[in-house]
Amino acid sequence: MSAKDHLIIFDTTLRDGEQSPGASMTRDEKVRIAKALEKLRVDVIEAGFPIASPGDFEAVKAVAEAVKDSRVCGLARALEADIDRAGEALKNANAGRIHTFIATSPIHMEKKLRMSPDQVLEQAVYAVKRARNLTDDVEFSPEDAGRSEIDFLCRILEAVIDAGARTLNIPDTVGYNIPDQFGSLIATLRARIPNADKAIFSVHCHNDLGLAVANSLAAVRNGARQVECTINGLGERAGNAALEEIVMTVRTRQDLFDCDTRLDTTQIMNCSRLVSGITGFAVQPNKAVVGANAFAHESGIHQDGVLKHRETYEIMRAQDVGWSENRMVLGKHSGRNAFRARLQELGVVLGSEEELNAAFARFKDLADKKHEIFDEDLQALVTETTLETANERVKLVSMRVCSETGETPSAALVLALDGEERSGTATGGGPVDATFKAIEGLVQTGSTLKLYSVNAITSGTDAQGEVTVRLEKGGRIVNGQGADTDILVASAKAYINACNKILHPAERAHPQAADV
Ligand SMILES: CC(=O)SCCNC(=O)CCNC(=O)[C@H](O)C(C)(C)COP(=O)(O)OP(=O)(O)OC[C@H]1O[C@@H](n2cnc3c(N)ncnc32)[C@H](O)[C@@H]1OP(=O)(O)O
Ligand SMILES: CC(C)C(=O)C(=O)O
Repeated sequence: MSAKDHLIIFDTTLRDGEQSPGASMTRDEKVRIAKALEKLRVDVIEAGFPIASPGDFEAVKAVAEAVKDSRVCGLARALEADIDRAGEALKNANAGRIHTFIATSPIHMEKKLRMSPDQVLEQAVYAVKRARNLTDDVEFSPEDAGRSEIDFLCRILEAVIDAGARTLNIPDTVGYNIPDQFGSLIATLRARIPNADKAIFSVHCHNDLGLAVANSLAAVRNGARQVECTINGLGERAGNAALEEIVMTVRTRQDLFDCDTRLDTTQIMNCSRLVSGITGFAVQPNKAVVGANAFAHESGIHQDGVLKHRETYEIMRAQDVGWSENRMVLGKHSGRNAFRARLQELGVVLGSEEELNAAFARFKDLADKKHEIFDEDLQALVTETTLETANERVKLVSMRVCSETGETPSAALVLALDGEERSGTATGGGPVDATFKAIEGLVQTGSTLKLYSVNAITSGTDAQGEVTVRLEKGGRIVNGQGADTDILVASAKAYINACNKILHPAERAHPQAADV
């Protein structure tokens, strides 16, 4: 079997990524990201556009000095001043590259540059030669190649190879191409340019139609050996091809590609979080590879499949891209198998199938009220199930609490006392006070409230409130707990839980000890 070709990963997060409105980075931030990209083992880091500003010049210079294992590149228009500035910024680089470009599409040449094709060709050749005086590693891009005429593209690319360009980067600057078309463009250029074998073909695709990754991969399947991409797909307008998607597609579908990258993919999440943190551009949860849900399973059928054999619903391992592991998210679509598995992971043993079913029913009720059920929710839910199945004499049937500005709060509750439903009402200093008085009026434990505390079990306004109530009677102290998304219901449950303990003295005869 022949060895695979090396697919060069050229990361342009610090240059094209920075062109996203609002994503501009300081010199030190660029150095931090560059160090993370070096650890990811990207081949080339495009650190900026040195002529753009003194700050960007300093940033490219600092990255060139800090990075040793990746090549550092600076962008330059096909102008003497730009090229010289890029050369200056890169002069201390261990390995540097000047990337020069000029637009080749009719619309750009005529309307933007106001130059004829011959003038553009001449300028491109001049720029490449000037850059070659400063470094051996020169890349040339015919900007807007995706809308350029093929004959002119062939002509200008042949000329810049002769002038010394060793990487020819074909940009779909405005994301106009579709995969078949872009793949054929690369194949045609490689076939038609007589000296094509002296250069590496590269691609740089934008995501205006959501096709940047697909177009880049089509190009790779047609002989491109460098892909320009960015972490999290950051970049001008709708962004660039996402590095993580390119790299993981090639790695996962080795059956379709005759090349591979040298990246340490376990560093992908680290880079993704760093770029997102520094730019403030959040990663959408359903983003491929790096989104929070990329390795999360919520629905019962999928969870069951993954628990039985991971590959039923996963084509990559979460750990291979830097997640600690895949995730089973418990929610309203989850099934018993995932529920049981999570309880086992939490070390919770439910005595019987009946207890499991009771806990599962509670879980589904809770899942209808809450988007995501966290481990803490489960702990609370199981505690309640265990308490409930322990032969309780008092149970909450329903409750209604009124609290209105200027009115005395009141509570009306229905409880089952030894199986018989009874209702009672009370008013109080607040809705919780009214609730407790209504319960006490019905149960008549004769105890005194010693402590009341509420905790949010998880974050968010739909979090469950967990209430602890401490009652004292005749020197004996008991603690009751209750949890619910409604803190008044949680309070009632906690009070009733404490009442049940008070009503079972034989089981809990430890005067003065808090019975939790
Ligand atoms: C497709 C891409 O992503 S390309 C990279 C885009 N990135 C950026 O533009 C970010 C950095 N840019 C900048 O800071 C500024 O635009 C600068 C410093 C480069 C230039 O600033 P200014 O000199 O004020 O020019 P301005 O931006 O207004 O206009 C661009 C000029 O460059 C010319 N130009 C554009 N591309 C090229 C090129 N590749 N080669 C030569 N000239 C070019 C334009 O025709 C225009 O010339 P004109 O002033 O004679 O009309
Ligand atoms: C400079 C070039 C490669 C570019 O960013 C583009 O064409 O999108």
